[in-house]
Amino acid sequence: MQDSFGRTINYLRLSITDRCNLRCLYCMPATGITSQHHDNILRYDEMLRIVAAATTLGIRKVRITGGEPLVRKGVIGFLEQLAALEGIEEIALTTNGILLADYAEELYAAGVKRLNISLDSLKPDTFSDITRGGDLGRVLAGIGKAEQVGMKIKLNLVAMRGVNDHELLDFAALSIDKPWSVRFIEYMPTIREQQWQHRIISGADILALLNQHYQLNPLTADRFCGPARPYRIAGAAGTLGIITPMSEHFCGSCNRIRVTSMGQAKSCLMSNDAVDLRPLLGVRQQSKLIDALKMVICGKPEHHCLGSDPDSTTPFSMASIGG
Ligand SMILES: Nc1nc2c(ncn2[C@@H]2O[C@H](COP(=O)(O)OP(=O)(O)OP(=O)(O)O)[C@@H](O)[C@H]2O)c(=O)[nH]1
Ligand SMILES: C[S@@+](CC[C@H](N)C(=O)[O-])C[C@H]1O[C@@H](n2cnc3c(N)ncnc32)[C@H](O)[C@@H]1O
Ligand code: SF4
Ligand code: SF4
Repeated sequence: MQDSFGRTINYLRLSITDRCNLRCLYCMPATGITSQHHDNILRYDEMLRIVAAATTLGIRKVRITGGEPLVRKGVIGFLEQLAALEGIEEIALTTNGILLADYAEELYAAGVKRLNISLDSLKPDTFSDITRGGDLGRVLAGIGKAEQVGMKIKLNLVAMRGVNDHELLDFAALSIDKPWSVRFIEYMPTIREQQWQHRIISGADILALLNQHYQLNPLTADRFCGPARPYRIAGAAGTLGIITPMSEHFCGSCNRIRVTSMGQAKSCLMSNDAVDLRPLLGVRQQSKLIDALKMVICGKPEHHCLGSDPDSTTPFSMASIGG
């Protein structure tokens, strides 16, 4: 279905948990984040009902996210049921990779052929600092396993001045031998940490740095690029992508809505508005559920204003929505 600005909405980002086994400094404040009680989190059958309703409006791709989606029990069985829903053409998952070595095989068998893995440093100490205690070795083992089972891999790194900016070239170099898509994401000030302006490295600056060291060839964006502008280092097996939600937002081609693990449907990541789907999840309420999702799509804003007017968005943790 089209929204009121003529954008076709065919992609649902579904967060299945707000819990996470990491505490990334750009995603969560150091303290004050408490997980929701289990009773407040949608059951899998309720999530399936929402996705089934969304398919009647043209949703064809579902990305499972979180919190960390792999910490939720029963995730594989849920994915199998999701893959069996009529109308769903693609299921993807975004993960921090900590539990990936255990799950890669089952994920692939359940229908997840594409994986986005968040990895913000290739140095164990820096990785541990960014994630507040995470073990880089586990993520690398997870990536190795995902590769072995045949998954298509995208690596997401949030570029942050003074944190991992000295590693950007190392990340780019990964794409030379590996058929991965390595994506550089502009930091978004969602938790409004102090001096967030200082953290942001613009996509243009990232590109300028990469161009100084490599011959980058722009590629034509295809349906698998999502919000990233794609490039390839001459002769490389993989690609690079620049995602610029702040300096050059991609809202004009936005194709997505979101549903949080608490059943809040959001038309835009940065919008404070949400529609509570929980009262509409009864077996006989599918038409009401569809109407509510229609309303969400129709109410989608033209673009976010986080760069020009940070106060237009109340601070939030991406883990509560799914990024
Ligand atoms: N502002 C904004 N940022 C987004 C949006 N979707 C994803 N992002 C950010 O882009 C980064 C990559 O997100 P992913 O979960 O890998 O999803 P994606 O890039 O849409 O994935 P593909 O389906 O592979 O294109 C994360 O930092 C997200 O928070 C969006 O709609 N708006
Ligand atoms: C909220 S996480 C959920 C999935 C999983 N836990 C993970 O980290 O991949 C989804 C995405 O949001 C991104 N993200 C979180 N906070 C961000 C921020 N402030 N700026 C840019 N991206 C952010 C993460 O890097 C990750 O790629
Ligand atoms: S970015 Fe992902 S892994 Fe990091 S704290 Fe947020 S939800 Fe957890
Ligand atoms: S900020 Fe909102 S409108 Fe812009 S791309 Fe993200 S979800 Fe879409």
